[in-house]
Amino acid sequence: MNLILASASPRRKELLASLKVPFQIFPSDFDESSAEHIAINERAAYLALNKAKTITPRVTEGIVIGADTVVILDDRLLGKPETEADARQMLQVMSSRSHRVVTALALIEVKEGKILSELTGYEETIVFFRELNDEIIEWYLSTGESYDKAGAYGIQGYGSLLVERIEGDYYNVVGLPLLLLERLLGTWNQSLRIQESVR
Ligand SMILES: Cc1cn([C@H]2C[C@H](O)[C@@H](COP(=O)(O)OP(=O)(O)OP(=O)(O)O)O2)c(=O)[nH]c1=O
Repeated sequence: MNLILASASPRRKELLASLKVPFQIFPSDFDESSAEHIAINERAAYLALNKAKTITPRVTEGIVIGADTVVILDDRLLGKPETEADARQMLQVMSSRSHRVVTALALIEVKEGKILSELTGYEETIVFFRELNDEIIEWYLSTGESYDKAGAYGIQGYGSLLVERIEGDYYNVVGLPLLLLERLLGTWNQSLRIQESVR
């Protein structure tokens, strides 16, 4: 199985690499701002599929994986903050509350340069934040961790000190729900479980 991850995200790369499964990386240059007309609940799936689609012309054989993570609070989408003020505002509204993190995956199977089939799925995790006072928010902003992350935090880093608990898949919050990926691959009789000899 030739797996191609259509992502520039170092987190996604690390999560997939943790299973020792061989894969290639072709980062997608799909313009995410072109999705603003898509309904919030469909946004992640739309972006994941389009990220994968931009890569398929470069692939002759294999399964292309696109992914997108969105953070939703009160039916509002919290994107990647552009400025420190943006990040501060997001963290302030997330204080003492829960929000939803949705990661969509899109798989495209390519054979002899042609698209055979497509699959999409998504996973949702509810993240409960502790109370964030000004001191914690300013400390978190000083770590610089907010910037390339939806919702202005990373649960896998300093952001772990902002999170009280989660309901659902942790890996989904980081950006790649591995069990969902395994299940989607399973519908094509493929798996992330590699043989002992390769481990
Ligand atoms: C909520 C949260 C998000 N994130 C990250 C996951 C994603 O990388 C990012 C959301 O942006 P995405 O647009 O999903 O991904 P990306 O731009 O980083 O990479 P690519 O489009 O090339 O695949 O936020 C964390 O790392 N930790 C978290 O706790």
